[in-house]
Amino acid sequence: MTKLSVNINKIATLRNSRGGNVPNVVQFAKDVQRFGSEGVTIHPRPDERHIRYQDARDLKPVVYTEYNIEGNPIKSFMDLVLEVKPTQVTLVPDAEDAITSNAGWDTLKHKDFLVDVIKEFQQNGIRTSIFVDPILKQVEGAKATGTDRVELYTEAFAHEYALGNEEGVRPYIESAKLANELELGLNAGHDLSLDNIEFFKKNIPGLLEVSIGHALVAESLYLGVENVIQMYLRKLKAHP
Ligand SMILES: CC(=O)[C@@H](O)[C@H](O)COP(=O)(O)O
Ligand SMILES: NCC(=O)COP(=O)(O)O
Repeated sequence: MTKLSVNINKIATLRNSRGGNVPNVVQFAKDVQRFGSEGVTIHPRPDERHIRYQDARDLKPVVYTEYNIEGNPIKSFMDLVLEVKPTQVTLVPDAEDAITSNAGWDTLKHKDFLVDVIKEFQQNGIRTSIFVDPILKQVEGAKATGTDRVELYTEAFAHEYALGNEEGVRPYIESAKLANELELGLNAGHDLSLDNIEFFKKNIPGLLEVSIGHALVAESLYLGVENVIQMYLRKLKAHP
């Protein structure tokens, strides 16, 4: 079974663009779970441009499904995760100024660092996942860090699939098979969407969880806009 975890960063982006609390990130997390989401993902960045550290704390009491916090394990992030104690922490090697995540870990080069960080989270009862490119030696390197899971960085797959190249899934199949053999749990995310998710899922063995945010929020706008316009029109025309 593959779980869907909804990444709510973009809801915070919209909120922050106006100040105030609309849309309400905590209410949105409650609602996505009510609608069937099996997890909530956030990715607080050091500049807090979307999810703020306080959001991570405020979400803790309402996320009753899997709570996944992603980020680069700098000290402030580690302190936050150890305080909030989500179900899972996903370690992502983002530069501070990255617009969005753009690469997985070099699990060989950063092995010692990852081993220490992963141990600390696991000792506090938090499952760990590390973000990796679909490269066999990086998956093998991830296993050597002691992590519970890896998250395959799916941007390259999504890009190739959108161009009509189904072969782009091949490295992900090979990486998934290796992760399964090594008994590493398998997650995936980045640029997954209604267009590509079924093809990805059907090809990837042992996929435990996908986290989806950007496309899911955009699709919700497209699929909801007709309904909302009709609702406005009904209200405007109710008193001619
Ligand atoms: C690790 C990953 O792929 C996602 O967390 C993605 O980075 C979302 O972050 P942004 O919403 O800041 O783009
Ligand atoms: N881990 C990936 C994630 O949380 C969402 O990525 P995206 O769907 O916003 O690209």
